[in-house]
Amino acid sequence: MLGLPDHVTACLFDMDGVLTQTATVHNAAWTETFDDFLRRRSERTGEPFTAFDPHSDYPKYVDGRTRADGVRTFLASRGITLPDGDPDDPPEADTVNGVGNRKNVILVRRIKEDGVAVYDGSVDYLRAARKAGLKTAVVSASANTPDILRITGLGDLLDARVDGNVARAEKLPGKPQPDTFLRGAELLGVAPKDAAVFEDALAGVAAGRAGNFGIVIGVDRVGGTHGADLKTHGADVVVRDLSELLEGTA
Ligand SMILES: O=P(O)(O)OC[C@H]1O[C@@H](O)[C@H](O)[C@@H](O)[C@@H]1O
Repeated sequence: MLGLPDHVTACLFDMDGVLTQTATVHNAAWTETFDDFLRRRSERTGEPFTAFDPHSDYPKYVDGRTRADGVRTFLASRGITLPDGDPDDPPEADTVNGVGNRKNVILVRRIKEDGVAVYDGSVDYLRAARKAGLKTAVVSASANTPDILRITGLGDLLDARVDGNVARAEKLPGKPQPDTFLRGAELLGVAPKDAAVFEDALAGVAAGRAGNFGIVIGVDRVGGTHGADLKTHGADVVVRDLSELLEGTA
């Protein structure tokens, strides 16, 4: 049913890039933030400037991870370590949290100006899943999840939410660790083996694999090698859009 094994009774959806067309907005905001950071650093140190690559750096180091983990993981790939600072650091601070908060200012401005688009195939899938009696949750690294759900109205189609705020409050490690998905399954009252994970990020499918969920559906919105990379990192099946699962073409 719905492209899932028969024993699956719950669906755990990532948000950015799976339910909403916001992965590209995050990527653009990170690119602007990191390029500015790296350019200023290069002017200060005399080291050559190498831009953030939205096609390779984003999926490898940032996509699916919490804001702070994204900063740490990408900067580590360039041999740069910053002090963590404090989550309330101002956007000007050259700390992990400061850089993350700088990116958030850009992200929030873009969302305010352009709004948020959903994937129609995902909304159809959510409706079909609920009609079939499956439970649904969103499991996102983003602390902006409540706003995005409100803007899009998607909250009405979800039984539970585990997001960046919940993870911080409950001290849950983010993706690629499985803990946020495991918490989602727990909130829905199902065992991980009876839940399906839907993810577009490499860190996300890795989290699904690590949690031994019933099935991990990789969602490839970008093409190129991403579909194959999703499989290597833990996806059992890869689709371009959830409508393929409704049509039985996956
Ligand atoms: O900064 P936010 O909104 O808390 O989002 C955290 C992360 O959320 C993930 O869903 C995105 O893939 C990342 O790009 C983003 O950095």
